Amino acid sequence: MAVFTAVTLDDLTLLLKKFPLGNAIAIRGISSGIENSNFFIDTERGEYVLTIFENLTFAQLPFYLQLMRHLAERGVLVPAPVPDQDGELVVPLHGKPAAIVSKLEGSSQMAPQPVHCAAVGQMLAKMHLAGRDFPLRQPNLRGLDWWNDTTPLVLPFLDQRNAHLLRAEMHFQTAFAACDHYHRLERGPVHADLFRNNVMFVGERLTGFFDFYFAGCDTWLFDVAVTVNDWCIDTGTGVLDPARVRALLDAYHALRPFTADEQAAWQPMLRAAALRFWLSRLYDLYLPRAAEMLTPHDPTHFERILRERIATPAPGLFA
Ligand SMILES: Nc1ncnc2c1ncn2[C@@H]1O[C@H](COP(=O)(O)OP(=O)(O)OP(=O)(O)O)[C@@H](O)[C@H]1O
Ligand SMILES: N[C@@H](CCO)C(=O)O
Repeated sequence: MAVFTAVTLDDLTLLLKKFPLGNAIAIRGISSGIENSNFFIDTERGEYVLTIFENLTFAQLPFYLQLMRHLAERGVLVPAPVPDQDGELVVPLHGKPAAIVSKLEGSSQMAPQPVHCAAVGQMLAKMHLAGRDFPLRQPNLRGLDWWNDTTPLVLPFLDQRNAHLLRAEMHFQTAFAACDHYHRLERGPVHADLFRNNVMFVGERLTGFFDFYFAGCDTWLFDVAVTVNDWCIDTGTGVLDPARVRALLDAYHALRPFTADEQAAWQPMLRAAALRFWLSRLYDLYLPRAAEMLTPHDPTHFERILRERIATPAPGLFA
């Protein structure tokens, strides 16, 4: 269940007085999701999604919502935030920040084929290019600094084998982040959490990326690695499927060619992307926030992926 803050039709009627969406017709809580309270809302102008942000503050939200608006205006398929009559994208509702965005058609493709991976790779490249002139800056808040802060917090909970893996990988990633290749990588706003459940499809047609609330400025290659580590794997083993990897990378490369520095950084970056989610899942499992109500995701999935990326080189970014 993912409605932490209840919203009635009367609440919505009152809220919509400030939006150019006509009258409220219906509101329905969305059961998936673990971060926010989400609702499908029917208005006289059509269907939208209302989100109440349970953890992010008013100060943090403009980066995400303005990024979505910026991308939507440039033809990237993402939910478009709806401004209220004062031009505000974030408004208070029951004392928390809330936003209304357009509803994407379709559903998540949880068993992707190469054709879906190609569509994701192409839209990801389009998104990176469209983000180049986005003026706001916010670092990836789940980047190296956060890994450094989080590692000592989770280490006491790990057995010796995993503690060794975590220490060794942090050492490796710290050296990687200091190398010349890394500093020459292309950067900009990235989604940073583009898993299968954050993309909509109707059949083979991609209808949008959503859930931008881990977005930040980081290397484009990190975004590609996060995406490949989820879309192109056998979920039981974490092993990459070469056909899906090729489809995703080739479609990306056709629109935004990878550089030689990116090719050199690719294997360590796949490890970095695995480490990031191993750490966040360990953190959520062992140090849950007071307000957290749902079962955390399984960290061993990303421990497996990390070990697999260390053991087996992935297909290259390009031939
Ligand atoms: N713009 C949208 N269009 C269509 N459906 C949406 C949209 N935004 C959210 N949803 C639906 O709401 C569900 C929950 O949204 P979302 O994943 O953003 O929630 P969350 O609580 O931030 O989740 P999590 O952090 O667990 O991924 C999605 O799985 C999707 O079905
Ligand atoms: N995609 C993250 C959850 C945060 O959205 C994970 O699978 O750990």
